[in-house]
Amino acid sequence: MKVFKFGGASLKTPERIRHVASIIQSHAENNLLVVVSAMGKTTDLLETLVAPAASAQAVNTALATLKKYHYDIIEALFQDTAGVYAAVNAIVADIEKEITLGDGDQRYDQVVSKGELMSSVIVHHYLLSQNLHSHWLDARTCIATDSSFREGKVDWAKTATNVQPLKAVLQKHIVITQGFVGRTPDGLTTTLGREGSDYSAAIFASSLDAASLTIWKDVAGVMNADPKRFPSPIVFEELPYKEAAEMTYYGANVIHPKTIKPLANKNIPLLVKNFDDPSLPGTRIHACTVENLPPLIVFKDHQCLISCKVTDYTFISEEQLGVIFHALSTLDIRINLMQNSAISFSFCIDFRESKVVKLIGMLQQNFEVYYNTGLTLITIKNYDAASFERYRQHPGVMLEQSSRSTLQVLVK
Ligand SMILES: Nc1ncnc2c1ncn2[C@@H]1O[C@H](COP(=O)(O)OP(=O)(O)O)[C@@H](O)[C@H]1O
Ligand SMILES: N[C@@H](CC(=O)OP(=O)(O)O)C(=O)O
Repeated sequence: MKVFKFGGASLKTPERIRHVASIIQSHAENNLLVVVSAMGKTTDLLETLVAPAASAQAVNTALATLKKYHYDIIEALFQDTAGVYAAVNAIVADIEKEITLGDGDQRYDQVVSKGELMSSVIVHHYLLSQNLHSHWLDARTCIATDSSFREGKVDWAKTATNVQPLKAVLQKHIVITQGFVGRTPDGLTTTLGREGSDYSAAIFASSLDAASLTIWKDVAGVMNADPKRFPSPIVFEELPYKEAAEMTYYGANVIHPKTIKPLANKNIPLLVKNFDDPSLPGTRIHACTVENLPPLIVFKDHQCLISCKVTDYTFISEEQLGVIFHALSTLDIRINLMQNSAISFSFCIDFRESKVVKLIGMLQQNFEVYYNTGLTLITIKNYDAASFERYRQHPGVMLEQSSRSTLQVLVK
């Protein structure tokens, strides 16, 4: 069996959904499980519903936009709309109820997960209307997680057991399910982290021992730089798992960072294919060796630089580093770059406001704390002389570090 994943960009208009259906149809003879993300920017919209400072008016406006967007898609795709409206409206009713219940990360997950549910029921009904044998699956009945809301940690053993009945279903049906979502042991919904649908697809592929996972994107494949920032990057025909994993770690958002490991562990190839032109070869990520890779350039935005300075004229010590790392680990924050001097320790992390505020509060108990936000971390892996010089001279460098193969600069 094979797993396909279509992201929000591939599902944002009725035309694109028709195109998704045609891709699925042309592979229908394979036993196919299809993971879909929320349509277009739906997840961002759902986030505004649960934003801590959202006014009642902002919530109402976002709800109206959410409904209109999905209803317009339904009107454009279906002649017989009764079944799909019933399914989508049931989800809308759940959203309206759940935005009033509980608070914090738990409420976030109950509401923000609904984009994938809406998207998957629309795609499912559309495939049925095209006479395809579609089976809608609630991914939460398969992907078991702990109760870490917004970053559910997968219980792999439970998930492997949960997916077994799907093998029989896949013999006769195309299974349509959601990315991004899981379920706690108490039956609450979790999400796997923003952009986590690639990871969901890898979880299904790994748990079902798929022959391959194909992620359909709006690009020709994995490139040595983001085509939105560079005019003509090189498209890789193939990449070793390790190289792809490192790119995603540094922030290449073409693939979610957790996607590669479960696939590599089972030697399942990951194909990144172009959604607009499926005849293009795309990129095959698998166990291989590629000589002379060009420099890989990765930009990671929304970075925050925090500096902790000792206040009593002692030098920064292992004990003090222990305090800093303990705070980071308590809040489950990953460091993207770090550096120490005689009296201070500086590190760069992703800016997530609620966590950063808590972290600074904890660090201020022991240090003088300085911070900058809105920074970009640029990583050049496999740098050559030209790229090394160019990025070191980038305007606004705040921190710089290089190893034998990788240069990182944090810029304003
Ligand atoms: N190295 C890279 N190679 C290809 N695309 C990249 C790379 N780095 C970043 N991207 C960006 O990733 C985008 C696709 O990912 P994303 O928008 O998350 O897709 P989806 O929503 O379909 O999952 C592309 O449009 C491209 O701008
Ligand atoms: N919809 C979720 C999950 C996801 O992975 O989406 P996409 O495949 O469009 O990046 C998000 O936007 O975070």
